[in-house]
Amino acid sequence: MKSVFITGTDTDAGKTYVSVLLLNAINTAGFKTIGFKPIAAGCEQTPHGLRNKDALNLQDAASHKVPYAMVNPIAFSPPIAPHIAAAQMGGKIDMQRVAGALKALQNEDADFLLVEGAGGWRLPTSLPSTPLRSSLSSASDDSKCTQLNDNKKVEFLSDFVAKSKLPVILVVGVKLGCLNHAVLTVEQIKRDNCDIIGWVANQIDPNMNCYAENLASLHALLDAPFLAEVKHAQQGIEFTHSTLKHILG
Ligand SMILES: Nc1ncnc2c1ncn2[C@@H]1O[C@H](COP(=O)(O)OP(=O)(O)OP(=O)(O)O)[C@@H](O)[C@H]1O
Ligand SMILES: C[C@H](N)[C@H](N)CCCCCC(=O)O
Ligand SMILES: [Mg+2]
Repeated sequence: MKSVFITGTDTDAGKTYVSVLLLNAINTAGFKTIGFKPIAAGCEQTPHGLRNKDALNLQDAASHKVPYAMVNPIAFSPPIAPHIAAAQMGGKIDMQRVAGALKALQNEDADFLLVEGAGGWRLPTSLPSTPLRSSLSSASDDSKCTQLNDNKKVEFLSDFVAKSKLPVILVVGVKLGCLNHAVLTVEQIKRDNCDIIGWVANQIDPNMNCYAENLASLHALLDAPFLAEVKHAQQGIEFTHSTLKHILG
């Protein structure tokens, strides 16, 4: 099974919107797909438990059906950074559980597993117990700049992606400010030694000034394959045979 991680230039970049179109396109090409939203903050309480809109949309768009608990193993009610939601519940994000859930889905009888992140590439999953820098006064001491105070590491969802060797698709939410976010994200994905399958330009702002010029700038700036442009309110993506082959590996 081919597994792919979908990241974005930010929260609300359109990861879920594009993921649904991507799953539809891959289903149409005749492949069995699964959607996975390992960590979701912003869930509704239902008689069946917490439910997240992204996870439900991915579950619905996937052609291979698995129970909700497999699609979204870690769910928090408030729509906030997940590690803060976990702390409010008196706990931490259980990344072992996420790893187990990924393995379980990879053992299903399907061809393509789409894993949607939360927020952007550097989503924190666990903080060090003391801040990286506790005060301005320590900023002058260079020896403290590169190491953590108590040797406890900060962890990001990107660490999990790298460890799991998931190749990445970046959804660029095209709006003012996205050039910086897109360049930094591509640079960091590469520094993290992850493969980038490519990027998708997603027109989240239908009224953006100089949209075409910004799109051209993204093409000039991003050292990664361009996969598709999704216009505002676009209802489907048509990939060329070679792009689909590239995505499916
Ligand atoms: N191309 C588009 N056309 C119209 N609306 C869009 C488009 N892309 C995204 N949206 C809308 O923008 C909002 C944010 O998109 P989406 O939920 O996909 O972002 P996300 O990156 O998945 O965010 P999160 O970090 O919460 O997972 C949603 O209401 C979505 O319907
Ligand atoms: C609730 C929201 N829609 C997302 N699912 C979570 C976004 C977390 C962003 C964290 C951050 O980088 O500041
Ligand atoms: Mg989403």
